[in-house]
Amino acid sequence: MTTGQDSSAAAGHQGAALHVEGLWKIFGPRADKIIGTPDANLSRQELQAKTGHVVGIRDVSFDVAPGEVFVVMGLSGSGKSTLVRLLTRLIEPTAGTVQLYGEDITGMGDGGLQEIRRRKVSMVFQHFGLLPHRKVIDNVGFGLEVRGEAKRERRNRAQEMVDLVGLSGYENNFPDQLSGGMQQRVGLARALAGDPEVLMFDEPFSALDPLIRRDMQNEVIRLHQEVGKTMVFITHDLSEALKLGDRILIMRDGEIVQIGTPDEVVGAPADDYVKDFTSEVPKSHVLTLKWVMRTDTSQLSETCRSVQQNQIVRDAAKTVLDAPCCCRVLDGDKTVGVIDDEDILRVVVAEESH
Ligand SMILES: Nc1ncnc2c1ncn2[C@@H]1O[C@H](COP(=O)(O)OP(=O)(O)OP(=O)(O)O)[C@@H](O)[C@H]1O
Repeated sequence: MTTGQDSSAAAGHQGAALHVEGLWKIFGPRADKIIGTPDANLSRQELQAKTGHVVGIRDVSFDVAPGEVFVVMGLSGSGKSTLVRLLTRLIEPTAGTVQLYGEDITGMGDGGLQEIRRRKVSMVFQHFGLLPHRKVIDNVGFGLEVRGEAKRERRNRAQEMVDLVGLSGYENNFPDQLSGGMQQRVGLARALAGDPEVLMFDEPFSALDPLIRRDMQNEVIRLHQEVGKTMVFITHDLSEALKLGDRILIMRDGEIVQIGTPDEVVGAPADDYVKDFTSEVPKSHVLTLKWVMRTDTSQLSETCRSVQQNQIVRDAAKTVLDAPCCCRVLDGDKTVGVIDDEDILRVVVAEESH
C-alpha cells in the first residue's frame, strides 16, 4: 500500500486500538483560522513565509490494530514528536480526532485525559525521566503511587516489572548508579507497571550506544511477545523501524508519505524519498518471497519443494538453494509463484554490491 491513508484490513476503524483521523497541528497564534482556507494547501515553507505559522502535522489519518507495533519514522523535523504528543494531547491538535479503543481523546475534559494518561497510555522518552532520589523499585512503582494504589500491591507489581525487564537485584539502586541501557529498562518497567493499553515510545534508544541500542530493541521485541501490548514507536532510524514494526508510517514535512509493512516499504517504496531511505537496507533480511518470486508457474512439477510467500528471503534461502530444482511458492495452500536459486541470489548479490 502506498497511499497516505491507511486501508489496512488488519486495522479497520472499528476495533482499532488507535484511530487517528484528519489530524492537524499548526504552530502559531491564528492556527485554527488557517485550516479550511487555501493557505492550508501551501507547503510548510510557503505557509511559514506567508503567515509565520509552522505546519507540524498535516491531515494525518491512520489506524493501529490492537497488539500491533506501529512505528512512525522520518527525518528530523518531519513531525514525529508532534504526532506522538498529539495522540495523548500533551499538545492540542488544531483539527482532527484521536480515538483510543473507541474513546474520543480529542473531545475529552481534563479529568478524562488524566485518567487516560494514568491508566491507558504510558510513554517512554529518550531522556528517561527517572526521579533521581528514588530507588529503582520506587521509580517503577511511581505511577501506581500516583493512582493511589496500596503500598504492598504497588511494590509487588513493581518487583514483577523489575524482574520482567531483567533488573532483578538492582531494585534498591538509585538511577545514577545504573548505565544508560539499564536506566531505560527502568523506564520500560515503569511504563509497563500500570498495565496500559498502549505504550508510546519517543526515540527511546537514540542516546544509547549501538550495542546497547540493539539489546534494547531485542528487549522491546521480547516484551512485546510476552505482554502483547499495542505499541507506537517513534524513531528516525529505518533499521530500527524495520526490525520492530509490524507496520511503518513514514513522514516528511508533517505528512504521511507511506504506511506499510517492512517488506512493503522496502519492496515498493512510495517515492524517491522512501527509496533513498531503503537503498542501504539489506533486502534479504526484510523482503519476503512474495517480492522476489515469479508468477509464471509453468515449470513447476509435483516433486518441487514448497515455501510460503511470507517467508523472509534470508530464512528461505537455504531451502531454495538446496532444492534440486525450483520451488513452489504458496500462499497458505494456494500456489502463487515459483522461485529458484537465481531469484534468491539476485537479492543477495545486489546487497553485496553496496
Ligand atoms: N512549539 C513549536 N513551535 C513552532 N514550531 C514547532 C514547535 N514544535 C515543533 N515545531 C516544528 O514542527 C515541525 C515538526 O517538529 P517535530 O519535533 O515534531 O519533528 P521530529 O520529526 O520529531 O524531529 P526530531 O527528530 O528532530 O525531534 C518542525 O518544523 C518544528 O520546527
